[in-house]
Amino acid sequence: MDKVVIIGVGLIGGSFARALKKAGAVRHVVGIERSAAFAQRALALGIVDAVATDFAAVADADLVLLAAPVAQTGRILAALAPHLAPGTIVTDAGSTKADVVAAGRAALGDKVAQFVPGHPIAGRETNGPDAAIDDLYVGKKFVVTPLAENAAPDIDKVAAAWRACGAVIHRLTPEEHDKVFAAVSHLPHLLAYALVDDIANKPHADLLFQYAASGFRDFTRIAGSSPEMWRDISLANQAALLAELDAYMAQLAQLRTRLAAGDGASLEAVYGNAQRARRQWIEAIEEAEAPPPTDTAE
Ligand SMILES: NC(=O)C1=CN([C@@H]2O[C@H](COP(=O)(O)OP(=O)(O)OC[C@H]3O[C@@H](n4cnc5c(N)ncnc54)[C@H](O)[C@@H]3O)[C@@H](O)[C@H]2O)C=CC1
Ligand SMILES: O=C(O)C(=O)Cc1ccc(O)cc1
Repeated sequence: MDKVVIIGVGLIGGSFARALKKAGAVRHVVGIERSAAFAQRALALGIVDAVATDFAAVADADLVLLAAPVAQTGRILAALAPHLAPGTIVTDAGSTKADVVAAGRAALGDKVAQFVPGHPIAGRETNGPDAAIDDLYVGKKFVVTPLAENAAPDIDKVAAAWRACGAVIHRLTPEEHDKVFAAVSHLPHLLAYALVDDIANKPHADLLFQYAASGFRDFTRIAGSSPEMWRDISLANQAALLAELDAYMAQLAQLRTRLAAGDGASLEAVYGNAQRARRQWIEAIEEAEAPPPTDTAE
């Protein structure tokens, strides 16, 4: 690609830029940022080659990536729509998809076919351009949730860009996507924030944190994530997240009953089932993400 524009040059947009550059897949990367300080930082780190303050910068781009919190999607697409030339494809990295698709339809109108929504299933709890790394997406999934209006070559173009970053391409509908990620990503983030907030609000919080060990650290790592980003995700996927939260609260209520009854056997059965399921999941994910075996044949 000759020119890629990244809107929101933080962890996800910055890592995309770095990975494309490492792969030699882009000549020129332009960043558009809400934060002037982050824009300058991305420039200083060599993540972007130039910074633009005007959405006219998308006019001659091959690809535009939206990588700002999902509630920004509508206003960003509306601002860039007048400058969008027929040859430019717009994609996004938002953690929710039904709201992003709706915002895309409302903002882009008859240019909506140029918008190919997606979600890289890779990230971490650190934010901003300093967190961006060139191998974030290696071996990780990129889920594309195409619109009926998208042309196959445009979907392929977005998939090829993520493949160049090392990602493996998957395809879901926006609704399937949002149900899946409510369960395995959005709910765990809510739980981690809730646990740390609960402990932090106790009068003896200092004492508790002093003795919290690696299990607490592992369980709550994702509570170090951006509150703005997770506010937006929670509200954007409210219905699916509420359904998962209700199911989880029913599980907790059942565990509470078993604990109160001193029913060790049934507690152990739940813990054992979870341990087996987690082992199988870790084995499967490690196999799927392992680098391909090197050919040792002489
Ligand atoms: N953090 C993660 O692990 C993952 C995040 N995502 C999604 O990627 C997107 C970006 O997340 P991160 O890179 O982690 O966040 P981040 O906070 O590192 O970067 C977001 C950047 O967008 C900028 N921004 C905010 N509003 C803007 C606007 N209106 N115009 C231009 N720039 C704007 C911010 O200043 C910030 O630099 C979010 O939609 C998030 O849901 C997707 C996969 C993983
Ligand atoms: O920090 C972690 O482990 C994550 O879970 C990263 C993450 C956050 C948001 C996404 O939409 C996808 C991946």
